[in-house]
Amino acid sequence: MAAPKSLPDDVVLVSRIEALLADPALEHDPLREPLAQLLGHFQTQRERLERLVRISDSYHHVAREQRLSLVEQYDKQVRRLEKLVRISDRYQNSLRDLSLALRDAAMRDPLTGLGNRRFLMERLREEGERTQRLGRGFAVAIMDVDHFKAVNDAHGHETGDSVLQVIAQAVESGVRRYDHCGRWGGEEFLMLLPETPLEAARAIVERIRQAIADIDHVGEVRVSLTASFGLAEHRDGEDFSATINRADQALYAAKAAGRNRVESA
Ligand SMILES: Nc1nc2c(ncn2[C@@H]2O[C@H](COP(=O)(O)OP(=O)(O)OP(=O)(O)O)[C@@H](O)[C@H]2O)c(=O)[nH]1
Repeated sequence: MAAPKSLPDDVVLVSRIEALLADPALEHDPLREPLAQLLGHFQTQRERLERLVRISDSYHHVAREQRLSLVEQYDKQVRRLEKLVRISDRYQNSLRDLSLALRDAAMRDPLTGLGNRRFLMERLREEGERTQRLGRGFAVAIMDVDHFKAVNDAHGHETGDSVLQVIAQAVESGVRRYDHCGRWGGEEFLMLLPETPLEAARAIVERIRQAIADIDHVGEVRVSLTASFGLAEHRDGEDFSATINRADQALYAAKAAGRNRVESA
């Protein structure tokens, strides 16, 4: 009988030999014994081969598992690393935000929200250097609230604080976008007006003086406020502190002349 096409040759051969060995007519055939031995030998070899194939299969399986777990471990490490980088980025960002906030706080007057004296000194130094480099001038005005002690005495320190806040708003609203203003100390404010000739500066400062004189209420409290101003335009070759000194002298002159006015020096 022809072997089915799907069976491998050795399977066909084995089954034919087995059929021969099972045939009682060949029981005493001299070839029967060597054939049986050959079949036994062949089957032993085949079992060995199958064992080898199984071992080889399991080896491949283990190798593939190991490869997979290596890839997974690598991915995990990469993910951890990415997480660390994100944390480090966030940490650096918050450090930067914190240092910016600290720097801002160090430059700001907590009562009025305007720049403080340190802020103004930095701007003045910058403007002084720019003036030297580019030959552009600037004007400085120092303002002092008139009889502010009387405001405190009449309405209390808390209302005095509110008055300073309202005055700070008037100063800030009165200067131009590119001017600088801040609290110079106590009830004094400073305005730095870049590239502004004296007469233009006077017009700006006059507007602020008028705005302060127009304040008649701070919260529920009726007030009558005025302020005096000393104005100075930077002179060629002059140190910025000399310009400030002249503005200060002009302020004293304004006070001496009766307050609520702008004087220049
Ligand atoms: N409420 C309050 N008062 C302040 C603050 N800083 C300074 N002052 C007060 O401002 C007043 C300044 O008084 P003086 O230097 O005598 O001057 P003045 O009363 O304004 O009089 P002139 O400057 O001569 O017009 C003092 O009473 C200070 O206590 C502040 O932050 N809040």
